[in-house]
Amino acid sequence: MVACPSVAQPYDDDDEQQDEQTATLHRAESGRVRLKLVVLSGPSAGRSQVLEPGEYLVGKAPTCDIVLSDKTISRQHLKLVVRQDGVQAVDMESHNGSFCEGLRFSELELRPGTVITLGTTELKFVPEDTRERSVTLSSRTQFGALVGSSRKMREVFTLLERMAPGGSDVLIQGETGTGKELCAEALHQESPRGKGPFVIVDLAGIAPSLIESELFGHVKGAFTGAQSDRAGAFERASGGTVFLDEVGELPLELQPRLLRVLERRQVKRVGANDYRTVDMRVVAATHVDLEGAVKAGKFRRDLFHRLAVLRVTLPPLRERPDDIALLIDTVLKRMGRPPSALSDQTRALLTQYPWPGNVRELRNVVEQVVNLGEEALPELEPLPGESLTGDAHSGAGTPELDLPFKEAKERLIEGFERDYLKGLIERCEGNISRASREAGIDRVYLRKLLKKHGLEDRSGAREA
Ligand SMILES: Nc1ncnc2c1ncn2[C@@H]1O[C@H](COP(=O)(O)OP(=O)(O)OP(=O)(O)O)[C@@H](O)[C@H]1O
Repeated sequence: MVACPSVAQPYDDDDEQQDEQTATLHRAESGRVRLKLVVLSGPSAGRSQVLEPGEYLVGKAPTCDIVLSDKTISRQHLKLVVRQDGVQAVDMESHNGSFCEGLRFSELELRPGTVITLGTTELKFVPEDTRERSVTLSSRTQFGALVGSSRKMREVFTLLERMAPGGSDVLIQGETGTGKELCAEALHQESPRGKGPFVIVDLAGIAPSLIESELFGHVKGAFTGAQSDRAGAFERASGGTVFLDEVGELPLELQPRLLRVLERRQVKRVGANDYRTVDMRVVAATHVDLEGAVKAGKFRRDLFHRLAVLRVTLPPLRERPDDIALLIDTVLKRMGRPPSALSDQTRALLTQYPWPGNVRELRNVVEQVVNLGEEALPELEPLPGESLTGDAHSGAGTPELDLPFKEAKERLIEGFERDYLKGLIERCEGNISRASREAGIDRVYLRKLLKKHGLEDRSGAREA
């Protein structure tokens, strides 16, 4: 066996003479570090896999435990033997060999930091970050007007409790209808600024030409129609909070100005020469993946990082079905109706549905049923392939058990995507913007998916 040259050998305890005057140095037990495999280069770059004790076959055959789609790798190229005290890599007599630091090896003891090369793929073994990340659960089931008793919502409440008193800006992420606006309002109310103004700017709802003046204000005569000086949202929110809804819609050319507001708390009204200092907290929200928007060049990286210092993500309702009963009661209460206003049968149906439009959709359905009677309950078929237990449904969602795992999984996902998109596009009458909002996925990505499944033309999908 070869030891990888880059890696220091473990410290040898036996050589150390115990000296009474020397305090014992407690080192981490050698080899107890759990490793994670990260694919650094090659067609599968970016993938990672935590290595639990056991054996892993690595290769391009779909039956391998770690499948690498690299043509220069053998079908069964390498075996990883993961023990409590270390990881051993064994070459499976591969065609092109396995290498570490340019040396071909047949067996190699891996250490944290070791990089091995199989074909054109480089694999790095890094220590897994096993720090305890679990958030203590808040005991509350309500934060402002946001309610929830599920574990996921109580984790969110813990974060909100910590974030509210400070003055730092916050980014709220979540699919449409998950309560981002309620969350922003609650953060405001529970902060020392709670008595100040709460100014909402919905960036998706304002014509792009008006956003600049809405946010930063203008001076008289700055443009046609500017008949007097006007303070923008940041100035109007003095002593309070500005809620920037759909911040991902902020035009690229205005993004440096928002960055300046966040960093220096300064705004310049349109047509003015001087900056004014503003005193407000910014809470921004987005239903799109802003990191994706950064990669697509639509959102500035520096602005994203500045906004994302404090982040909270509201979980979709399908991930917390145990909140549905409480939410139904909350909606009924807000309508001035008792819990008995809905039958057990209807409640049971509402609890089974995955709610792609989240709490907003649930609220609408409850209001509809209470106002129009239970016969007005719309068809609430569980979405294909998306039951609350995560099991696949029949039809396109039935796994083909005779196929290799990877292939069966891919087919299942393809079927789910097709069924989901068909239903979504029908429900949104071909309106892509609405569909992207309802599904909580980026418009560009939605278009790509529709194209992939040949649904773009058939559905008559169109922009709003
Ligand atoms: N956890 C919750 N508790 C009580 N009501 C909620 C909750 N989440 C959402 N709602 C209700 O659902 C509706 C939608 O909420 P809200 O407007 O805050 O969602 P949003 O995430 O901002 O949606 P969008 O992205 O479409 O703007 C509102 O009527 C809100 O009162």
